[in-house]
Amino acid sequence: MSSSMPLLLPPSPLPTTLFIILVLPLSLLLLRLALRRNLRARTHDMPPSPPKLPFVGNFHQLGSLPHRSLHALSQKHGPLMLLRLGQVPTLVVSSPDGARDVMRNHDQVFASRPALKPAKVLFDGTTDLALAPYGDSWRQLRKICAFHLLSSIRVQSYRLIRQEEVGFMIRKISSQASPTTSVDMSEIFYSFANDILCRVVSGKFNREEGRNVLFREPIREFSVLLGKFYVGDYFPRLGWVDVLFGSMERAKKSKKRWDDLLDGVIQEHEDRSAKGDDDDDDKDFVDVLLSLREDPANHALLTPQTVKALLMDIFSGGTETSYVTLEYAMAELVRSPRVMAKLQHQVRGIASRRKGTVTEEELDEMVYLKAIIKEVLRLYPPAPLLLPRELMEDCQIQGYNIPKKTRVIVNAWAISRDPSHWEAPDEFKPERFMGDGAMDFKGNDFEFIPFGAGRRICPGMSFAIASLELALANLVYHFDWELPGGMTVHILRRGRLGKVVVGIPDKAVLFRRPDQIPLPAKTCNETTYYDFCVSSLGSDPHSRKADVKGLSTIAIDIAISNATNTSSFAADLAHNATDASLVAVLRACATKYANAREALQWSLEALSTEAYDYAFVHVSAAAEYPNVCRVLFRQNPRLAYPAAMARREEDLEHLCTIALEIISLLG
Ligand code: HEM
Repeated sequence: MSSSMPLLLPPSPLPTTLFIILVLPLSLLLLRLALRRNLRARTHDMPPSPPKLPFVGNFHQLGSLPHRSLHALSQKHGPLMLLRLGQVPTLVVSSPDGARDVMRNHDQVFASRPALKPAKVLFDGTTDLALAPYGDSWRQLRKICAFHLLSSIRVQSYRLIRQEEVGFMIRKISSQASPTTSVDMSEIFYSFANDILCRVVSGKFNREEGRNVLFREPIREFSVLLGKFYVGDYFPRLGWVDVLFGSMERAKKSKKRWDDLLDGVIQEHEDRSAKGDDDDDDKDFVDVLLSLREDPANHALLTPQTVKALLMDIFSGGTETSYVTLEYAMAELVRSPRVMAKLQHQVRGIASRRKGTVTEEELDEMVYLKAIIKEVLRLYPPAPLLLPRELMEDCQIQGYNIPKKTRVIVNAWAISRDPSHWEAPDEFKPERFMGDGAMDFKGNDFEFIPFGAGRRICPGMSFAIASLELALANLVYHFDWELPGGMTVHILRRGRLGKVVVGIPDKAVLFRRPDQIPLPAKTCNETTYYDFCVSSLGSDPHSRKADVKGLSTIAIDIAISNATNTSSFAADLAHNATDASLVAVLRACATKYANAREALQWSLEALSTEAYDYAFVHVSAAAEYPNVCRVLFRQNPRLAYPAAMARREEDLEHLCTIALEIISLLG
């Protein structure tokens, strides 16, 4: 130690004080210069930033529509900008290349979410799925959600629910609209999106119990709370301001409301399961979560708080986004008579009028409808800034150094209106999504990312699209739409930065002209199959004295005996057949006709309680089953479809159509 000391001291003639006076300041100066050079080099590698104000940083540059303000800033400062919002460095990405870097090339390091204040209160310190940091619990929750609720097989299995809810919506509009009144579609669309989710998540939320309505207010409040500005999220030391202004109290109240509702739902499911009342075929998402919780491997993950947080995510993530899309779609269609006429022509042409409704099989052919939904999502992505992300490691993109912990906002709205990628980007032109090579929203075309992309892509995409397509097709199939005299639709959006931001059109109140196909009561005169109707109904002596409801019951009774006989007929054919494939197909046909009979019986029950919408939906379902039999024969070219089966199929379809047309007179 002593031998090294002199090396650190100046050579002997210079006294120590002189060293301190001359050499130390010089060294400090050099060090400062070096640091400044280094800093300049580092900031030089950072994305450009608009000028900031002290303390607030770039906050003052965000208006009430942050996606628009950020878009305007990006046009001046470039597609990658580094803003400082309060004390939070925030990278704003406004180009497809930047989005590709964030959500594909470096997806993993950008896959986390910032810890936001309201989420901490609403989720009670636990993690949900949508706002969870990247990590094991997020991964497992996402797997559970994607597999047990939102996989394409699951989504297909909700078909009947969708069909029923669309039927209900159509009936509701029918009952409210008249040539002289207008209908507030916002409320109707909101209920539609909400009720579908309620039924899928917990079949127990049925309309009769009124549970679905109880959830509407908390869902709305949840979106408002997540969309609010919290001082503490941007100025961590000023978090007390949120307490002072009551924001935290409001979040706590909302949390309590959710707890009361969800605890009740969970308790009911547990009671049902304890009594052994939960049928395996009838399991809803809450049942699934509770049974997964039984597995010791999931104990730590699926705590009661986490289960509730996940349910809150699903309710709120799925409701607002879908209803807003439907609302924008109708608003745009009403504003564009050309597009509306083309869509109605396609939908009405493809959907067989005999069934009185559009079914899911027919949607595949409705390419214009699909293009319209894409175009609506392009112009009005319900989450225009996606959900905020947070960078987990230092990362370099497009030559810029982005430090760890930077918050990241992808401006999907700006990207999907960028004129260098979209011709006439502000115009509503669904045709741009037609034809080979058209873009899709599945996260591969970074010019169009309404559902995000990469690991955090929206898991509810197929769920949402299935409901939207069926709803929109039926809305334009059943009604003609126009605005009350002289009204215009204004399409606005409001929301706040970095949270669940939804678009809310400005009171898009639409007007419906009554459908062109009302049938006069108590007569077959205007049904599609007049002769068949008269001869079938006439075969029942009660028909002479029956009123409209009685006639619909008679039509369904006759359809039931057709379905029952055809089921036995197919079973007999199967019994006598020797070819194994033929036997299998005929047995399947027997089952399908038995299903049809069952659906018709349900429709009778619904009729007896005057639940005409349900009766309608069940008869529509019954009309569908025989198709399956024909398709099975068609899929096996070796097998001939027996002529007697074809005749019976046609009869059943006609009977169902007549029943549907008569039920339409009831509502
Ligand atoms: C038109 C309808 C919808 C749109 C446009 C939409 C859009 C989005 C977007 C942009 C994100 C963030 C993606 C990202 O960070 O890259 C997201 C996340 C999410 N969405 Fe959707 N969504 C829709 C419907 C739904 C539905 C119906 C559900 C559930 C039933 C749902 C559940 C979720 C969940 C749980 C997340 C969080 C995923 C995660 O962080 O891992 N969404 N959605």
